[in-house]
Amino acid sequence: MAIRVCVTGAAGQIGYALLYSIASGSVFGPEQTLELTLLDITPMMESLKGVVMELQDCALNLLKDVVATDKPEEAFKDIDVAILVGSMPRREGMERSDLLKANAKIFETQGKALDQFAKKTVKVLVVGNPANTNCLLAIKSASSLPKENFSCLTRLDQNRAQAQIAAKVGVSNDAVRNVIIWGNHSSTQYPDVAHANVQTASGSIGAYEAVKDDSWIKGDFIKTVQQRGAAVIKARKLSSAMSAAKAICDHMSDWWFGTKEGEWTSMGVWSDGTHYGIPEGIVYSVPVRINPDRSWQVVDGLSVSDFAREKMDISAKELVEERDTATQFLSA
Ligand SMILES: NC(=O)c1ccc[n+]([C@@H]2O[C@H](COP(=O)([O-])OP(=O)(O)OC[C@H]3O[C@@H](n4cnc5c(N)ncnc54)[C@H](O)[C@@H]3O)[C@@H](O)[C@H]2O)c1
Ligand SMILES: O=C(O)CC[C@H](O)C(=O)O
Repeated sequence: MAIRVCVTGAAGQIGYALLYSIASGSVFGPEQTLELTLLDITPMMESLKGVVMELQDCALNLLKDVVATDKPEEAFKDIDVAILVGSMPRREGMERSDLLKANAKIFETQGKALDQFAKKTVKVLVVGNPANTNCLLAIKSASSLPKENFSCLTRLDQNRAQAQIAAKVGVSNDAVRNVIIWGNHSSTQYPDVAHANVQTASGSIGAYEAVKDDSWIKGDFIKTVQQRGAAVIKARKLSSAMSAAKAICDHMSDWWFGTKEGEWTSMGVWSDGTHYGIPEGIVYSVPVRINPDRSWQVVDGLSVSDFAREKMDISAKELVEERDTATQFLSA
């Protein structure tokens, strides 16, 4: 049976880079038929029509239907998956609180519409920035949906970190496993390789041993990953889209099929206050194992050094502040 997948902000750059991969089977598998619902704002409907034409012109076998709409109730009707990309970008002169306010309205509305119209099993991935806090607002606005059905994207940060380590050691990207992203999808995130391993000619070894440059790991590596989004914007004058779309596919595909034996992945999830001293009630990126039935657990029991603790706490503090600002903007 076809699954229903909604992508919001579908007329934007990430949407354009993402839709072919979803519709051609790279995310939900080569046998899974699907119906796409594409949500964007009213002024983008003409442009979205062109995207629909292109999807049709791809002549894909798995894609059974495409609906383009500016109405959340239509876009979220009976959906199995929601990929929430659409959000208000930061404009010149906008304060951080203005951005949180504009997005609070969007994610409150969409959370409520998901609550009302989506399947109760819907899996929701929030991509639009500030992704963690937008995800939190969607969770808060969708009270009949389990909090575990929501996550936000930090897989792009994980992929960036993995690629940096692979390049430094001189191995292929898939030789690097179990990098962790802790915290916010922002420059306070903590990319952590203390538990990562690297497959080398002489077997699997820890990332620190493979890199042989602790000061690089604790300095330039962390900074590069934290600042990578900004570096792409500076160079392209647009934010990352190809790599963001690839990360969305990786995240969703792991959620759909489960993580591999012995591996974990990072995603921003609701914190219940019982893991690694992370405060309750924020959406914080942690390592998770995902089961074939699409449930997931936080990977517990990893050692946390003083160095890591400090960085994890900085990101938690930022998320608590974002939450406290953004929740003021929710309707009573
Ligand atoms: N979490 C991550 O790793 C990550 C990575 C890259 C980009 N992003 C974020 O993803 C978002 C989208 O990036 P982009 O480059 O595609 O931006 P874009 O501006 O090209 O596209 C965004 C689209 O969202 C639409 N939109 C705005 N408000 C909407 C609403 N209420 N409902 C539905 N659609 C709406 C816009 O009309 C536009 O078509 C941005 O917030 C960006 O910062 C996140
Ligand atoms: O706005 C930013 O600094 C980041 C944009 C995007 O989330 C990315 O990580 O590429």
